[in-house]
Amino acid sequence: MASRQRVDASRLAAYDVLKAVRVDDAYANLALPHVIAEHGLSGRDAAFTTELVSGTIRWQGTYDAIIDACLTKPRLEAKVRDALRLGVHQLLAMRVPDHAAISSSVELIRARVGVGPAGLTNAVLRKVSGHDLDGWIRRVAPDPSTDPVGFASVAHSHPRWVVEAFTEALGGADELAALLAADNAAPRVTLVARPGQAEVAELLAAGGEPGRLSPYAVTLVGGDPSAIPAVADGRAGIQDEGSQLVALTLAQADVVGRDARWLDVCAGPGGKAALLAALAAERGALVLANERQHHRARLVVRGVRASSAGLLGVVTGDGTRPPWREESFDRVLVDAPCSGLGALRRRPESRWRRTPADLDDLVPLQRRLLTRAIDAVRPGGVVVYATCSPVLAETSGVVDAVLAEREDAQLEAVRQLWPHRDGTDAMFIATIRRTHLGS
Ligand SMILES: C[S@@+](CC[C@H](N)C(=O)[O-])C[C@H]1O[C@@H](n2cnc3c(N)ncnc32)[C@H](O)[C@@H]1O
Repeated sequence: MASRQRVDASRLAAYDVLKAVRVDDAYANLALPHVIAEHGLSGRDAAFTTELVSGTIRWQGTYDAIIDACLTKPRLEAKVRDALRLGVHQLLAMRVPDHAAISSSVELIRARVGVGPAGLTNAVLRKVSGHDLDGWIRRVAPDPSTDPVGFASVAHSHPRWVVEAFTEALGGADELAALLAADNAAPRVTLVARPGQAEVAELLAAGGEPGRLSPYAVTLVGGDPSAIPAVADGRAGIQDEGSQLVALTLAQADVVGRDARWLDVCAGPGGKAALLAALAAERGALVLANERQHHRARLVVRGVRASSAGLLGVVTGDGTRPPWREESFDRVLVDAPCSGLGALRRRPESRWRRTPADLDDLVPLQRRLLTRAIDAVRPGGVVVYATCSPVLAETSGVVDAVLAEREDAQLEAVRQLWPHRDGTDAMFIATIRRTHLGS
């Protein structure tokens, strides 16, 4: 048995976040700051907890295969599994000495679950410490020559159906390992300097590097973004470059004639609406930001607080039964509700929560939203349809199905961004032009 030591607050906090994710469907990135504050952690301890939680959730699929291989009985209580996963992450992916990872996990089990599973925890983690991560993957993953999807699923900790959907979206398996690996690396924080409100130089001075795709992007090397004055007062924001490109694609598409009224159909929580309103203000146009959920519409109001010059208003409404008149906008964005499987770098738990059945609800909604968005734009205007998912059913599947039913709209451009190629979330961006009937 491992020697007794007191379990530290940073591991208790990590366990509590995993529990909140499992039991309350919490998002780890939202639960973390609360739990870290509750335990009074800061600095290195807070960073330790953050890495322990994020890494454990990302690698959960791989770790479960390893844990299962070390069990003599197949059943394991969920709370014991949570503690074991944390222990495995410390053993295989963090620079924690084996004895500390094992004994602190045993103490964590005693503190949060009880003495019963302490022996099992000790035995499993001792076995796990016998090999490194690559050694375990060789032992527990299927043979890649006979089951490449199964191998990728275990080796890169993604559900099998997600591996299949990504392979299809990539058009083959050549880049699959690079994509799955990119999903497992924590992204750096990217900021947006909203034009007319903040200067890129201001953010660079705070210790950032220029973005690669958006002229308004600055990637932070470290530090707390909310401590930067431009971020604190809403002139700049935290926004992935892929999301910036969605707004830029809408703003930069050619529109002949009137260019005064823009619509963001699915605006909550408001990151793209804020950039759109800043871009609109530069040319005297106005953005109407719509969101179905009232509490998310309130987040939009807060998010666009520095962009009022380009804002027509924020409304709560259902984009499938819109309150606005047809053909009344010049540019329309549909940033559709989607599976979110393109943002796994920052939402590590989504891969385990989502199921193929989610698409049965999402795809019909996405089609209705896009159809109504095309109705809302005037002939000659543009609609951008975007998802933070590369899954074909939600991306070109939706666009193709909607356009097949319309003679008054045509596809102009499609862009699929990828974490491993572009360093962004896997955003899908389709530009559609409303034409005159039959033209
Ligand atoms: C991907 S998020 C939008 C993100 C947002 N554009 C941003 O940049 O912050 C999709 C949003 O669509 C909203 N939504 C879902 N169904 C809707 C509907 N029928 N009409 C309008 N909004 C809807 C969701 O509540 C969610 O806030």
